[in-house]
Amino acid sequence: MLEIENLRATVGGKEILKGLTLTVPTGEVHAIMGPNGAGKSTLSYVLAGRAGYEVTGGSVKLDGVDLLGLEVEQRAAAGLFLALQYPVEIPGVPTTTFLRTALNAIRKGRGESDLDAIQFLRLLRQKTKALGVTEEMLKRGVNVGFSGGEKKRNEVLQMAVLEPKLAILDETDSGLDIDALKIVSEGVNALRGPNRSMLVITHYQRLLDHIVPDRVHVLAQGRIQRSGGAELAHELEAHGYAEFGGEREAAA
Ligand SMILES: Nc1ncnc2c1ncn2[C@@H]1O[C@H](COP(=O)(O)OP(=O)(O)OP(=O)(O)O)[C@@H](O)[C@H]1O
Repeated sequence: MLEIENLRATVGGKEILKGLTLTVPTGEVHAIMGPNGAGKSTLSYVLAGRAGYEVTGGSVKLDGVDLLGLEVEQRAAAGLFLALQYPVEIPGVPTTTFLRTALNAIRKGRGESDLDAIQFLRLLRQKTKALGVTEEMLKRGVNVGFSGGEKKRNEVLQMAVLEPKLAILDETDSGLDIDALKIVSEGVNALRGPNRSMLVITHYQRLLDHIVPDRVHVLAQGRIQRSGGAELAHELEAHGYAEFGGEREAAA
């Protein structure tokens, strides 16, 4: 279970998260929606421990473990995974090598032995099939020359390989065509399960038609302003964020 209480964080000296409280029970998928600049990506970076994001108050626990007291690698070993809004290219590091190294680092943290190249390739073949990631792509440097949609599929592949306890998907739907959206959503849905929580950050109801969330939260002005069931996403699509001080109101 992810328990965030009264979280405050600054970026570049500016307070972005202003007392954010959110609980995601194990086994549930929660969506976070909100206007541009509300702090959604900031929340995901703060949870992942990205440098430059300073926590000034509050607490974050994953299954009772204080995440904020851990280094980035320790957070990953504790079961946290972040699918980036803008996946980075890593020239010279083949995707296969990257994934195997990441998985073995996490297995080590769990006290499990390394997978050798053959065991890993067997696992990878199972995981890649459904996501439409080809063998040729796996040989390339991580995300090098991948289209926007291929990068997002590669993020979901990483999640499938690492099998995290908590997966945060930051706008994984952006840049996907209709077919890729289905492939990615099916990949994500296949990973839903009683031992895993997911936090899905999105601007669009269309993703939530495929990945139906247990709860939807509105993040605006650095806090969760409202929570509801899957129907809240439809309401937001119809009315926007004006009541939360969002862009439509600002533009009025
Ligand atoms: N390094 C930084 N220095 C100063 N301000 C920053 C920095 N990084 C982010 N911000 C500001 O923090 C605020 C929140 O940004 P964030 O990316 O978390 O919003 P978001 O809700 O994910 O937005 P979007 O929906 O547009 O992706 C924005 O006003 C942004 O300009």
